[in-house]
Amino acid sequence: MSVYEEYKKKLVSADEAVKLVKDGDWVDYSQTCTFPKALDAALAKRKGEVKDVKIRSAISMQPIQVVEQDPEQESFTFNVWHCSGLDRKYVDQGKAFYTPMLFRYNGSYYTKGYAPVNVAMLTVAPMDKNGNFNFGLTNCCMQEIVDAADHIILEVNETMPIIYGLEGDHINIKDVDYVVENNDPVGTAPAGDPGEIDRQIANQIFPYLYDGITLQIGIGGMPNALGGLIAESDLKDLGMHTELISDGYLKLYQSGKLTNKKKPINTGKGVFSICNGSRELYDYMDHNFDIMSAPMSYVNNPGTIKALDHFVSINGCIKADLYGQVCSETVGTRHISGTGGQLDFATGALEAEHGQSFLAMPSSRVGKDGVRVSNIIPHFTGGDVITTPRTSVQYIATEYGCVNMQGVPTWERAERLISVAHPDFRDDLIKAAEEQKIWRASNKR
Ligand SMILES: CC(=O)SCCNC(=O)CCNC(=O)[C@H](O)C(C)(C)COP(=O)(O)OP(=O)(O)OC[C@H]1O[C@@H](n2cnc3c(N)ncnc32)[C@H](O)[C@@H]1OP(=O)(O)O
Ligand SMILES: CCCC(=O)O
Repeated sequence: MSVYEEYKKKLVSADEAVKLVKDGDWVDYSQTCTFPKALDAALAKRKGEVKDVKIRSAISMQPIQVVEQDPEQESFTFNVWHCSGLDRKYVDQGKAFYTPMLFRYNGSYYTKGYAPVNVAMLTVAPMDKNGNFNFGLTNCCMQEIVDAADHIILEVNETMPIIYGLEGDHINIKDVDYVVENNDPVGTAPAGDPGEIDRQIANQIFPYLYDGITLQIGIGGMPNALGGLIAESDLKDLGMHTELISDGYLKLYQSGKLTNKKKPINTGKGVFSICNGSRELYDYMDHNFDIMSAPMSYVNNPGTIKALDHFVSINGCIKADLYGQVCSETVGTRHISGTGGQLDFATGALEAEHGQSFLAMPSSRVGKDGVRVSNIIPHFTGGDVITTPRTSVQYIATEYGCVNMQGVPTWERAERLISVAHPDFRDDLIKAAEEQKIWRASNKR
């Protein structure tokens, strides 16, 4: 049988394909752009008919029908490895649950059997002449998901770009149960505009950058502002090694800053594992030999990052305490995002010979009640989750500066952190440091 005949034999409607799902099953939707929109809608129609079906996904870019159509969770429980704004809303409403993870280990949760998969549902690019479907914008742990799955359903979508991968970038028609077709455009997440504080923080980090470094930058206003600064600067021959590629990198490619030629490994290739951006970014990445997808177990592995000797990691955080501990995923018990790759990159940057890692946040925040609150606090309380422990934190950046936490005692950490706190809070933070016995007698007041 030719691959085309096999395709035709396996091609069914989404409603037909989702009949594979049984009571009690774990269904995996993969992550971000490979979310299977038609299959999700078809599965949601089985509300009331199936029981205790658990769905696993991450970084949702469009409404999830098993959540929207079953808010009482009569049939479906939705679980996420990492929250987008939409997932955060679902978690706030008790309609989704976060699964703690380190991105570098994400694939291993499947291979070790901790994250079982009865049915995998994945969006892929159209089949080639060899019967292969490219995973496109998500490499992540797609291989581990399909290897763990009892059944595999592909949702073929012509708008999924073809991305060349190191490995784990495709699946063959012989290995799948069903194929469905759906050409609704894959989800997009255009970059937000940076605010004034984002620009000020970016300005504090920029002087630490130099020609030939390899960059990992997160998403959000500050990374965008930094991307803009780099694009307009004299910096040259930068490299990209990131778990998540977003529009900030498009700016860097378009301005000729990213040549990747100084990278000691994957030379000439900008490496990523998942994607979240605009259609313009996806079109740029399509069939682009300058860009390579790779599994999260490779990209986020501190051993890989170590080999990129001039590696610079820049990510966002929510709060830091005077001990230098960092929370980036909750506000008290409110879940915000996830550990994601933050700890992986902070660890890898410390391993790299000339590595630098920056965790950035505004020094304070004005709440809905109009009251300004410091993001540098005496100590964590009330449910905040420590994303990066103090031993793994290097630079903490605010609009007032960047301070290094490595190799210095508690009193010096406190002193440095207070120097980048919002001026309104510095005196109270000094008093707290004294009470916590992390302020030495001769420290400046
Ligand atoms: C995506 C990447 O960064 S990939 C790289 C590695 N991964 C990580 O670093 C993961 C951890 N980091 C992150 O998830 C992000 O960098 C964050 C959440 C720390 C910051 O991301 P941003 O997009 O700048 O967050 P943003 O300012 O929009 O805040 C997100 C939410 O947290 C809330 N929030 C943020 N800080 C605070 C605070 N100090 N107090 C109360 N709420 C807060 C915001 O109100 C918002 O909630 P909303 O959507 O209900 O309005
Ligand atoms: C949004 C990508 C996941 C992460 O924050 O690491």
